[in-house]
Amino acid sequence: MTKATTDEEALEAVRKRIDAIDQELLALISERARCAQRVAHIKTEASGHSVQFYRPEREASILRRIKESNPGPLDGEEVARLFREIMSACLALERPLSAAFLGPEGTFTQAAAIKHFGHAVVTKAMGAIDEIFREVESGACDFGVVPVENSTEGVVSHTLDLFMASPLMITGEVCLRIHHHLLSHAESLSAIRTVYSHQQSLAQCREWLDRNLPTAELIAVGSNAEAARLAAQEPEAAAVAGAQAAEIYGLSELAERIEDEPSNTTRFLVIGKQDSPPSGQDKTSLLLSCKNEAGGLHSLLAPMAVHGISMTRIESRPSRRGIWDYVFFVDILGHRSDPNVAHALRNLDKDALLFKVLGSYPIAVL
Ligand SMILES: O=C(O)C(=O)C[C@]1(C(=O)O)C=C[C@@H](O)C=C1
Repeated sequence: MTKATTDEEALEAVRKRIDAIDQELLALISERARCAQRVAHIKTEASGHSVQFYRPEREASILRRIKESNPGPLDGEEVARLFREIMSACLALERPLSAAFLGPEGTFTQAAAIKHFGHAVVTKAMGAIDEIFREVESGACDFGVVPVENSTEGVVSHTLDLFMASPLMITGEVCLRIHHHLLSHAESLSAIRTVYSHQQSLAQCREWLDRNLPTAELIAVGSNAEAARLAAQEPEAAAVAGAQAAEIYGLSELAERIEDEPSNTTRFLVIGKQDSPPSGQDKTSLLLSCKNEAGGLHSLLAPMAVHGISMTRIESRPSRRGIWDYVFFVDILGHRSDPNVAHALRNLDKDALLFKVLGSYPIAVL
């Protein structure tokens, strides 16, 4: 027998095994989907109209378990992503979810929504961040996804400001690695006269743009996807945007990964009418203000230290209400129902001029 024949036979044997495994997987996935249908039935019987099909804490603990018990050779993130999609499809059988995002189609916010909920979520493009809040408040969408901070450019202050007046709660967080590309119909960099992008993305690629397109006019627009749409109409224009926008608007990548900071990451928040029950590894976001006096903030935050709570972020914003100069957005580790967190929050509530729990939610798994 020649070597080619034995190789072919070996290949055929492994493929047969793969086919058999796929059939087993299919049978197991179908059985899992039927279990999700039973869960939906039990939930409906138990709670009637106010039933919560989507359970962020359950999803987070399933994904964590999968990552921890993953035997390889597939990477933990990769395996979790597969299970993310299986759960997304199972949930859609119970009831399809809708999520409003900062449009148009192809933005990083849409990518964040899909990363968090999986591809079975029905995404709805909105023109501005405040419209996302309104869409969820009115009940037209179940959830919204809004950008809150970028590792290079800092906080998205407009999002924080909207939390001051909104009754919505934070039910999840998503962290997305952001890779920016220079997208255009032009053949070369020398043809580019104008670059469109969102102001944050222009800032995240400032050094690259200064070095490679020093004479191009940089124009800030509402979103990266809008920039790609405009660049698709002008032969001498380019957009700084993600790969999804290139696909949607039919542009080529003239230069890839042009962000100045290779670990450039944006954190998004998922907003809804309720926050999440405890998942075992949670965060709580707070809105606080204190008396404008020496040591005011220090004594306001003292209960955190007393109860051994880690603060992962603090951001200040002008209050816009006159009586408080500043409000503080604070993230802490733990769920608001954990005994030490609950204790600290009771003390904070007594001492703060303004105290609002924006929500407790699972720490991002993916
Ligand atoms: O456990 C539940 O409550 C389910 O609805 C099942 C399931 C799943 O597929 O595992 C689906 C949707 C929920 O968001 C969480 C988990």
